[in-house]
Amino acid sequence: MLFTHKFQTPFPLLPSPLVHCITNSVTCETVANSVLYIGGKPIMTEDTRDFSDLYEQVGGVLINIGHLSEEKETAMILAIEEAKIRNVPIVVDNVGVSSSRIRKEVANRLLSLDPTVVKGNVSEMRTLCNLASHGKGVDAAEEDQNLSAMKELEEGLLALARKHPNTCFLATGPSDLVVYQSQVVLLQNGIEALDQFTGTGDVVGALIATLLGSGVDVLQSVLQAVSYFNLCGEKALEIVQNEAKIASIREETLNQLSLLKQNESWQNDIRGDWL
Ligand SMILES: Nc1ncnc2c1ncn2[C@@H]1O[C@H](COP(=O)(O)OP(=O)(O)O)[C@@H](O)[C@H]1O
Ligand SMILES: Cc1ncsc1CCOP(=O)(O)O
Ligand SMILES: [Mg+2]
Repeated sequence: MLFTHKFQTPFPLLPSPLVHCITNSVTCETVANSVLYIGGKPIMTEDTRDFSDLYEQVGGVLINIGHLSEEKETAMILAIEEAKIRNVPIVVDNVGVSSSRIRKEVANRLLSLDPTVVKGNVSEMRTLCNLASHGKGVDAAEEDQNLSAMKELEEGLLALARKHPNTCFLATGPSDLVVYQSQVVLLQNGIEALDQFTGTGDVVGALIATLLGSGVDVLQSVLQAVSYFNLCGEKALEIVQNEAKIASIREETLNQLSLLKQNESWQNDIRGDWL
């Protein structure tokens, strides 16, 4: 279903925001390029000695827990503190949180700092809500994606949102659930192939941090970043015309990050609605 709400495109991003990313080394390069492709400037650093100078320029922050270490956790917390001092928006991506106790502890510590956006796939977000989760490693499980599981997740996220009214929650999957204060939105773009190569959730996190960094408001940043990425995937499939060619779809989805925004009415294809 097309949205009844009319979206204004956030592109071109002016001024181009500097996005500080602490992320995982699996998809680090893809994340940096994705920020560039949509018009932001990425910087990847975990050395806390950089931070006080760097944050004079930073517009948005991405904290992705995909590769943890004690040093990294310290850097993540310090980055969030620097950002908070300067009112810089922060995205936390709970990669793999369903799979280890330490990730869950770190995720809860980061959540307690009230980031602007907290995201993960549906299995990861179930873990954050203390619901049973079947996530395996960094991937979501089908059992967590059915209608009753999604309803349960919606309730869980609404409860989290009551405790964290300044945080917008995003659970990605075949449909994407967005909960902000008492508002609930279900987004319906996307193609199955986006679940079959690594880094798709990471890129969505980076796009949200970039839109936030350019001054787009919280809910619009989340709705438009997810939808933009998914529409890039849809366009990629249209071009590749073979859903088994996952690597080609990956490459074309990334191409579309810089191309789709040239169509000034791309946002008219966003599907979903407020629940
Ligand atoms: N089965 C699916 N069908 C359509 N889109 C999907 C599907 N799975 C994931 N996506 C899309 O891929 C992006 C990343 O989501 P997801 O794979 O859940 O995150 P992660 O990579 O963190 O596990 C989101 O934009 C989401 O909408
Ligand atoms: C495979 C893997 N292992 C640690 S981080 C990572 C990448 C996860 O990317 P995404 O959460 O976007 O699927
Ligand atoms: Mg993925």
